[in-house]
Amino acid sequence: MSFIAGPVTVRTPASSANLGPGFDALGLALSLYDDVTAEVLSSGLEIDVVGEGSDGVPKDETHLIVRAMYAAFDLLGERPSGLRLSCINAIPHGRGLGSSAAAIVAGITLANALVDGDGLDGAAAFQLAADLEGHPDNVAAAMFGGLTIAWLEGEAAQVERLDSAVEVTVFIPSEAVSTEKARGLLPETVSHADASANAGRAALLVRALTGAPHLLLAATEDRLHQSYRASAMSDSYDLMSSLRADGIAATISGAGPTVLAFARGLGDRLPEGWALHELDVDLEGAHVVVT
Ligand SMILES: Nc1ncnc2c1ncn2[C@@H]1O[C@H](COP(=O)(O)OP(=O)(O)O)[C@@H](O)[C@H]1O
Ligand SMILES: N[C@@H](CCOP(=O)(O)O)C(=O)O
Repeated sequence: MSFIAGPVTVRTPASSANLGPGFDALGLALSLYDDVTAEVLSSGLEIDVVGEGSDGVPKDETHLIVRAMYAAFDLLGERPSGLRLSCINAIPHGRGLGSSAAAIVAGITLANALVDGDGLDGAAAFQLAADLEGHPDNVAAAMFGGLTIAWLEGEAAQVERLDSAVEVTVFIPSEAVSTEKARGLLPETVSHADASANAGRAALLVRALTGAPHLLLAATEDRLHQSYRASAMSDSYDLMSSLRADGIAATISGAGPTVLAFARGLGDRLPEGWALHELDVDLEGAHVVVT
């Protein structure tokens, strides 16, 4: 196997998973991006990070993008002799906006782009991303863009992708909550009543997000995860609840603590010290940037 020298740049969107009732299934790609450039070196590993996570992520082979690149190269049969990575990050870490999914998808997409010949096909790339992330919802949206419905057939990750044109505002707290911690707050079992309530709302949500926005408030009701996680993100839970009480469809984004609202013009609801972005749905997903 041989490699092209590069440099190659990949742009990957943020994503909001769950969207209320679609726990571990629904994902929405958002117009906030990380750009990662990679080139092959004769030896060594050089990593430069600007923006989000620049003072926190490791700059060695444990860097998440490098781990994803190596996992893809290993499936393809060979790693390059050396690598240089340059990351320009806009997706905040540990906020429920899919930064880890974006890093994994960027790494796999870069590895494919650096191979001189056939890389992993779409299904294999998605499976690897879902395996590395541990759940398929964010990686589906980051990889394919739009609104994604992901599920598992046994161990095999599957995805159906739809276009969506909803407008979104995200409210991002200054403090992170790791996805691992937020998943640890979930109960082992839930009641049949809660499960069936979520199934109905998740089905409705797919309709609401594809041309029936008047259904969004009802369709974003959740009973499976948000309330269990409230203790780790009480300000977020309160903001979501107050927006919903005012008729604005709002959810905890991913595992939190970001709050996502399907509306614009909400600057007056921004808590002090939080950041706000008004975003669109990204319809492209991760892609090589052609310069
Ligand atoms: N661009 C990146 N480069 C390297 N590591 C990253 C990147 N994005 C995320 N990570 C890793 O993933 C962690 C955040 O993942 P997670 O807790 O799942 O939160 P999020 O909701 O942002 O995905 C970071 O602390 C970091 O270790
Ligand atoms: N379904 C997952 C989604 C996690 O998304 P992230 O953006 O917080 O990584 C969950 O709710 O745990």
